[in-house]
Amino acid sequence: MAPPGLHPLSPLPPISGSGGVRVKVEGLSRTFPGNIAVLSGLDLDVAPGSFVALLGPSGCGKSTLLRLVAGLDRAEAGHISFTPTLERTQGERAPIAYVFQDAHLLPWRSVLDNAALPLELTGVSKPERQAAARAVLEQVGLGDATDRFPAELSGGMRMRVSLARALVTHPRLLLLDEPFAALDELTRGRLDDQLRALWRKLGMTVLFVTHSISEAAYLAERAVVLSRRPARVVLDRTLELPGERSASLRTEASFAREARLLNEALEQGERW
Ligand SMILES: Nc1ncnc2c1ncn2[C@@H]1O[C@H](COP(=O)(O)OP(=O)(O)OP(=O)(O)O)[C@@H](O)[C@H]1O
Repeated sequence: MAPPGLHPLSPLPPISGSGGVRVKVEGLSRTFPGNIAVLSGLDLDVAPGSFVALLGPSGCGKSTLLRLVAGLDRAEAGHISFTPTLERTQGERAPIAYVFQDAHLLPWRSVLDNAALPLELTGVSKPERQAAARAVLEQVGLGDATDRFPAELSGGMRMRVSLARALVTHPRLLLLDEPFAALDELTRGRLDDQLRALWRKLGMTVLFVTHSISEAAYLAERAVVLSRRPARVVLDRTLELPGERSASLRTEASFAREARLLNEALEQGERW
């Protein structure tokens, strides 16, 4: 049985999946002042509904890439396209959602109101947004914490509110930048399981940045290892692991093999 505050995925009200988008990055270049070339002609093609882990040395440009994909920054050269095109259609409010390492919750708002925020910002009525937030909070195992405030939550619970807030818009692309890095290993492992279960249920495309080789191998279908900057692709690998994953996978030879390959690529990327 899961300890208090860390429930397994609830079978309660499903939120409908909106499917994923294909993300195609072509010849992407980004140089920061001081002639810091972070990306230089990067190509990456992410299939709709896939779960891709991005690994690479610190400072190689992983967050920069996510920010560019999210439209939070502009590249000097290159192109990012989404198929189908990420336009807001009726009932689809924010096709891209971004989760950071810090949960960034508003301390004066309840869990429910934090999770409902993206819908409030786009003018969704209170009953409708609260119902949507409740459903997604159930999905992340926080159905009984809707009236609590961020200060009353553990770090893992705060991250789950952050995840719920990202999912409340039914995004077609979910970008996660080391979302569980600050958590203890047990909590992190449980959140990895929840995230993977949500992805399998909802089918959005996921780009997940992590420094953890075992987290990447456990979560993703495909891992892309980048070199130090300017980031180039050292390894682009579809992981030979089962779709159904549980903690015991981490002790299996197939998992150890994938982890070793990722580790070797990371070491190679440091030398490039
Ligand atoms: N706005 C900015 N202005 C100047 N330099 C920047 C800016 N944003 C990022 N950089 C630099 O670009 C490089 C890549 O940063 P980025 O955050 O993308 O790396 P990262 O791979 O995500 O690193 P980490 O794994 O340590 O989080 C770093 O050298 C960073 O200092």
